[in-house]
Amino acid sequence: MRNVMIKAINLTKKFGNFVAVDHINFEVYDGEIFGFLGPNGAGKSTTIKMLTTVLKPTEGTAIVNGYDIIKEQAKVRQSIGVVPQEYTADEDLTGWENIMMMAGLYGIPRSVAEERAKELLEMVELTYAANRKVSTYSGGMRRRLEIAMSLVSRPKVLFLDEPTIGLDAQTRAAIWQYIRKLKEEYDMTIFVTTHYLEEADMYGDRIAIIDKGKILAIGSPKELKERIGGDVISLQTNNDEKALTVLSNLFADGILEVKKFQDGIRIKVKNGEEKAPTILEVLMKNGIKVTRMSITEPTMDEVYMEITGKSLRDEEASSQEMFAFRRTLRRARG
Ligand SMILES: Nc1ncnc2c1ncn2[C@@H]1O[C@H](COP(=O)(O)OP(=O)(O)OP(=O)(O)O)[C@@H](O)[C@H]1O
Repeated sequence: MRNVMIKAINLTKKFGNFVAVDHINFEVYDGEIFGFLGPNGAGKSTTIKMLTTVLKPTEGTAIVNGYDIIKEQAKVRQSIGVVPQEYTADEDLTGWENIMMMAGLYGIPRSVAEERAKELLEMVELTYAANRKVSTYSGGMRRRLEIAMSLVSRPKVLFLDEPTIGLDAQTRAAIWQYIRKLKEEYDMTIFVTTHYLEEADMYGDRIAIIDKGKILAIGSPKELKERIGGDVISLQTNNDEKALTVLSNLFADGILEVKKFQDGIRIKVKNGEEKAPTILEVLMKNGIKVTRMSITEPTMDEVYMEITGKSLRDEEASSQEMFAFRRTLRRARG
């Protein structure tokens, strides 16, 4: 059995009447990267703030590294590292001085701190800029420094709140490389929030999908994708309503489900390439023109869409509620 490093038990946070985090339960195991994936406002930061004892839960609790976040705050704090969303490094100090200052806060003796600062700066490849003021650092360099700062106390569990937000694609990939390196070299447990689907998919050992304060699914990227159970054919037509009715009455082997979304129709099938011609033919016969079609193997996008009924990308762009409903197709022959 793997050790449980974080266990949330009905963890809840209300701001007035508004429930930002709503009775969530999950476990994070020793040595894994646990991705907390959700749109802006889902409750990710509030969860991290409770787990790291910055905010007190309204209800429920969590155990972090064996300590209760309400009853044993000091012990929790001593055993974790935190990289919050907002920059925390002091701009007027150098990278080296920032790490040493952090070591001072933890009461680490100077000689030990110096050794660690050297090692950590090497790890995040900032040795060359150790004596430069942080005000001269790029966004990516600051993030790397802050990761190094959070590690000076040799925490067993590291919390990172959107560590790649606002960084360019190349820097984001580099930050994730450091996160993976930490997991492997320091054998740490890492809890990381993100609203980037690809990042959760590529780097998370397990992912929790959170929306409106509730956890909707938990599993490895592979497990979550397997839930989809087949390929997805996405269609846009000149008459989606009619197409939906036609497809819902189509009795065909291998068609698992037909749903209408804001951006068209999605058909879940066992074998997309095989089924697509039949679907096109039936629609054409009914006078419906297909304006766009794609066949995709399940991606995290599909998983997110399936679980939440909306696209994470669309959600960023539009607040319009998605119109989605579901029809189960009966199978028949003939
Ligand atoms: N101190 C507060 N008072 C009132 N409402 C708050 C407070 N902090 C957060 N909220 C609300 O709680 C909800 C969840 O916020 P939270 O910051 O946890 O979301 P998030 O998933 O981390 O998103 P983001 O990445 O945008 O920070 C939001 O609707 C937010 O407006």
